[in-house]
Amino acid sequence: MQSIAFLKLFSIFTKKTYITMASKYQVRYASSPKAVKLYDTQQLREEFLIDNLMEEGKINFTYSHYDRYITGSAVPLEPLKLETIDPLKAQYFLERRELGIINVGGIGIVEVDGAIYELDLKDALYIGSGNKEVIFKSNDIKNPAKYYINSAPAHTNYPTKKVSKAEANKIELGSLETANHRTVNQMIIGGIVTTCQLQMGMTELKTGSVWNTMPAHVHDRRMEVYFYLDIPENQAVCHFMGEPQETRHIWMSNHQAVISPPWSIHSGSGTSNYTFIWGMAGENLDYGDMDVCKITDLR
Ligand SMILES: O=C(O)C(=O)C[C@H](O)C(=O)CO
Ligand SMILES: [Zn+2]
Repeated sequence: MQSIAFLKLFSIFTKKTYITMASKYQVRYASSPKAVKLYDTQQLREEFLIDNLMEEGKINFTYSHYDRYITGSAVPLEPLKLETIDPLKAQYFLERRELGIINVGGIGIVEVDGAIYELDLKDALYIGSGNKEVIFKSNDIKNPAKYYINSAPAHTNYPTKKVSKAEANKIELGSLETANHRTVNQMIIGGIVTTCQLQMGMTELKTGSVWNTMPAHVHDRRMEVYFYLDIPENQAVCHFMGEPQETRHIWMSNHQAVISPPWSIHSGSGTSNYTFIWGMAGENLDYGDMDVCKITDLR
């Protein structure tokens, strides 16, 4: 009990919200599986749930110390400029970083050092490091663009590239019989886009299927973030995390994201079908490098 009280107190002091001109950011430190074993519901949510996304007129970021991965969103009612944030200690956001964007709202334009990319619903954009000015715009503020953003440290510049959903690598997984029939759309991935360490894509569950990433897996070489969307009103997704024999759950609403440490499974079951965007970075760019867990061994 004493250690739980200590961890609660610790998290109050470690979770901070900072505000820059147009963007807000939070910093989350990494937690060991031993510490997480003792977390209660509130602490789990404070450390891993990202619930400030898609705020109208704002850019919001969460900087995680797992692989220094940033998760965020931009919802422009008027043009929003990507500004650097203090933890980067950089002149501009992409000085040593690369960025992936998937639009989950109305049509919009992302301007990258003067070049214009129009993003429709579920189009992706990769922006390489070294680009100084990124501006997010909506074509119609009554139906604004909703840019979901992931970013990882980058050692070199690779070309900026748009990837539409039609151009994604499509992988069909699961079946209706096991309630996990889904299409994985690999979008920002080797073969389509060259990146330093970022990979992103979008998985859509078929009607009647509710389980994502089952059988579950871990990949100790990469952390991952899941962002849930297309969850119908009054429905929810129960996201599972933790070591395979020590799992915990976090109930997720539409447009919330959850951080998965490298040692954790990341899988979910919904009260209806839904979509999620996955993004990851770390030691390698090998999507298939994962240790799959036997379903009956999960605890
Ligand atoms: O439904 C799935 O299975 C996924 O989409 C898995 C993710 O792509 C993933 O976790 C990649 O590591
Ligand atoms: Zn994974």
